[in-house]
Amino acid sequence: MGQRQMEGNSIILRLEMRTTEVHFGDVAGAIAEAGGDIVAIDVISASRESSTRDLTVAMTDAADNRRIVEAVTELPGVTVINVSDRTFLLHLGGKIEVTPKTRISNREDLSRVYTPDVARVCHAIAEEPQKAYSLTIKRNTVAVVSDGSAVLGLGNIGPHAAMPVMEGKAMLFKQFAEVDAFPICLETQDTEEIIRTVKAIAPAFGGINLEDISSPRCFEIERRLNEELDIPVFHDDQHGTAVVLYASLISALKLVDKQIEDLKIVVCGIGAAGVACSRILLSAGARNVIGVDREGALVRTNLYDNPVWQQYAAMTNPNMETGSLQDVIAGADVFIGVSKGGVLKRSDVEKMAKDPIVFAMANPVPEIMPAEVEDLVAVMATGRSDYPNQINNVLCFPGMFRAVLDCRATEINEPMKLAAANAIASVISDEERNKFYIIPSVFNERIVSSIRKQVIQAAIATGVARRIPKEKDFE
Ligand SMILES: NC(=O)c1ccc[n+]([C@@H]2O[C@H](COP(=O)([O-])OP(=O)(O)OC[C@H]3O[C@@H](n4cnc5c(N)ncnc54)[C@H](O)[C@@H]3O)[C@@H](O)[C@H]2O)c1
Ligand SMILES: O=C(O)C[C@H](O)C(=O)O
Ligand SMILES: [Mg+2]
Repeated sequence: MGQRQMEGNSIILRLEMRTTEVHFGDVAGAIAEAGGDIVAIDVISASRESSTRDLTVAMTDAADNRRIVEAVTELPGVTVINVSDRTFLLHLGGKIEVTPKTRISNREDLSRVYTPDVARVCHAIAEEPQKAYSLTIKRNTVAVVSDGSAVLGLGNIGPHAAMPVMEGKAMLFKQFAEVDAFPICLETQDTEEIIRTVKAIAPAFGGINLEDISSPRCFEIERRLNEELDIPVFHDDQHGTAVVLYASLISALKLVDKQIEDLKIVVCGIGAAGVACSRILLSAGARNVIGVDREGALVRTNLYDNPVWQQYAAMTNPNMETGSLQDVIAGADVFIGVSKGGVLKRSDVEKMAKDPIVFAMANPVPEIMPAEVEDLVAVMATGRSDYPNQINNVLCFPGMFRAVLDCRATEINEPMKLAAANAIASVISDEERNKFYIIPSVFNERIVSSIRKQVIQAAIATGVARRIPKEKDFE
């Protein structure tokens, strides 16, 4: 188990212990027996009669939380004053804030940043709208827009519950790529209303990152917004995921010495991410991609209500394999899961071809946990940060938007996505690559600069860059 998972599942217990009734060893013993591991102790106050301490306790799984609190509560001489969950503490009051770049210290500053002098700046932009890029936040700001309909793998949990994820994306944008991102969760799941609303808020932004909008509505929303807006619109769950998935496959195939054209690839979950992952693999040369959703393998001879599935079936599954995931997984070289936690079983992986590659990317619970198939797989990856090989769109979206903001791209096209995938894959050298390190960590400082450079070059080459950054790479 990774250190970060331990931290993710830790709680802080504030306990008052009466010296005559209980020894600290009894408390530590009770916590250990209940599955906890004391990783830090802070003495808050101490007297001859009692002491109050904060114990940071790491747990092997979240269910232990209650057991640990119960075990401590039952001890004579111990009063539980407070229990805090570190994850919830990090969310108190939200995770981001707006910070002005300069301070208004006097009346003169006030009249410059605000009325009356601000009016001259407004006039300048009204006369020449492109000046919005130099005189407002537009050139460095992205809207992260969700309707809360497909949040991680949690489903349709609505816009309020989606906010923590969107705030998290905004943090990642800023920390990794210096992009200012704003979380916007909409109280509508109507396609036309979402399109109208995003168009209406677009003036403030240099790009739109659509997030966690369920399929098939996400396809129409992205297509229409791309047609109707002159700033890039990028559905992260589709293209961010596809870019990182392809980068990971480039790397994994080098380890097993297989070629993409020869692979049987099963993609489970033909929603936003599944469609985009399949498309990028087909454009990279894959010939045998089989999509599976709840009703089983998608086959072109079937009729589907979802028009995207009809198109999908027409371009995949050349051997018309039918049946459930358990049927079509036989002989597969690669499993790509973008569906729901726990849908892949060890017995399925046992049926795969030699040196199977399993990318179980559902969040927060993958299609199969790495520990279940460690001994069977050649390469295993998940979407989580607490296991090796994190295939997560966070490896793409900060660098991708850094690039398109810097070159003021009008769109993000296929060559730019392939450039981003190659840029990510190129961060790991052949010497470094191994089954637990096929994809760089999100903390690898070369990722954003590598994506930025290659995506800007692709944007210039395909004629969608409106500005050429003044660096020798792009001259
Ligand atoms: N690791 C990453 O970077 C990453 C990126 C995007 C999405 N995801 C994960 O992928 C999953 C799907 O995301 P999405 O945005 O494509 O959602 P989506 O709602 O657009 O698509 C999910 C699809 O999975 C299908 N599905 C659900 N249960 C299934 C099952 N038991 N068997 C087969 N198919 C099933 C649904 O019918 C749907 O078509 C989520 O868990 C999400 O967290 C991970
Ligand atoms: O948010 C993530 O961690 C990745 C992805 O966007 C998802 O929806 O699962
Ligand atoms: Mg998402």
